[in-house]
Amino acid sequence: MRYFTAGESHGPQLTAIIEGVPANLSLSTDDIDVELIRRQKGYGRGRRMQIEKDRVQIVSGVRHGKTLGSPITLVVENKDWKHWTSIMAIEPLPSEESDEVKRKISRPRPGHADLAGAIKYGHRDMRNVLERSSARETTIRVAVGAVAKTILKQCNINIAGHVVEIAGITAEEQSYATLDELKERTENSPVRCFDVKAEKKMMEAIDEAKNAGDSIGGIVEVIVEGIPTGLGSYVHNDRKLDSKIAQAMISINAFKGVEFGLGFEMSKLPGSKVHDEIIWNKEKGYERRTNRLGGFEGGMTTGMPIIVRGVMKPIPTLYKPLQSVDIETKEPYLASIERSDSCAVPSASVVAEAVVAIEVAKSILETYGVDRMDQLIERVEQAHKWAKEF
Ligand SMILES: Cc1cc2nc3c(=O)[nH]c(=O)nc-3n(C[C@H](O)[C@H](O)[C@H](O)COP(=O)(O)O)c2cc1C
Ligand SMILES: C=C(O[C@@H]1CC(C(=O)O)=C[C@@H](OP(=O)(O)O)[C@H]1O)C(=O)O
Repeated sequence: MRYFTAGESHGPQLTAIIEGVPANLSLSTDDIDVELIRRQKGYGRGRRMQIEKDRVQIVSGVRHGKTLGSPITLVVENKDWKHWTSIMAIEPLPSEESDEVKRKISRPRPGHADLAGAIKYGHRDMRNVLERSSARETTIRVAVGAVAKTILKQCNINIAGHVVEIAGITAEEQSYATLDELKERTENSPVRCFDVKAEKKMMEAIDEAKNAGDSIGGIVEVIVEGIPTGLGSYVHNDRKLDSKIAQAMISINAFKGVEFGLGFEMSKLPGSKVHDEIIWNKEKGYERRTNRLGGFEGGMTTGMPIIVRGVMKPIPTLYKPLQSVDIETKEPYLASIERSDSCAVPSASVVAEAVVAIEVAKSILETYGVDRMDQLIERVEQAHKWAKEF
């Protein structure tokens, strides 16, 4: 399975083409919309989220509710486009264009893609950079992730994402009986955190940052359960699944670090407190006493849940802007102020879930090389049986 996305933040629409989804998967717009709605929620977002009502159109690859095996095209409209039709016009504008349309963005925001992107592509109007570097693109990635999640669900692979930290406020309560319980508790939280005490403090921190014209970041975690042993491979560096997941996490706008299991804590601990002891019983086969490595050894899944975390830096656009330079005059100026979120960590936890789902779905499809969903379900079941009886 592979995919591309296209579309500018304030253009007419976002588009994705996904190739390699097996035939005969039940797929509806509802399966995708539910994920788009989850991404739009989340305390700390700016006014744009009140304008958008993200809903998908499936325009190819599905007939009567089932995938055909042919490329699937997904489209999500930008409702905000109607306010930007001249600014974002594809055809050259007539000469009597308004001042607003002519106004170029020439004061790059520190932390955003503006200056490096302008130098790279030779754009003197940095709108040409921000339109595509914007995390608006994560909308359509979440739509692709929803397709991946639908595939995984059929294979009894369960995935959940949640917020573990915002602005240094950490969820103390980390235990949950089942992934479904974690999901339920997280879904009801405005910051997608299931520790209610931390949730309150996180919301206060977001309010404080917003009132101060500042922004904050945090840490999200994604857990995948029901995964077969041996996805990915140690035999060549570009086949390691943990490295693909790490790349996918870092590709989310503003993500700066990633860790598995105990992650960076491992540097402080001896091997005896890091490696997961192997046990065996007749019912389940091989198991681990712990899952401190987050489900990976040698770039392969161990059969234990995948546990991956990513850190998101604070949003770069500040209502109290940092110093910058106007690229036309070279004079020092404060950076441009665009409408902005003050914290997008809760939304980003939904994006993280999507990108991990995509990598896991890609990996099972690559490993089991199938054309149809019934074959995939059977191969995944066989893989579990093989590992258990090994
Ligand atoms: C869901 C989400 C929403 C975001 N919202 C904003 C925003 O409103 N304003 C902003 O400046 N950056 C926002 N960002 C972050 C920027 O898109 C990101 O910092 C920028 O593309 C530069 O890329 P980098 O931070 O990965 O280097 C958001 C990121 C995500 C994941
Ligand atoms: C549009 C989304 O996020 C946007 C991501 C973003 C950025 O710079 O990354 C900037 C803001 O865009 P705007 O300037 O239009 O308000 C966010 O709203 C979205 O998540 O759907």
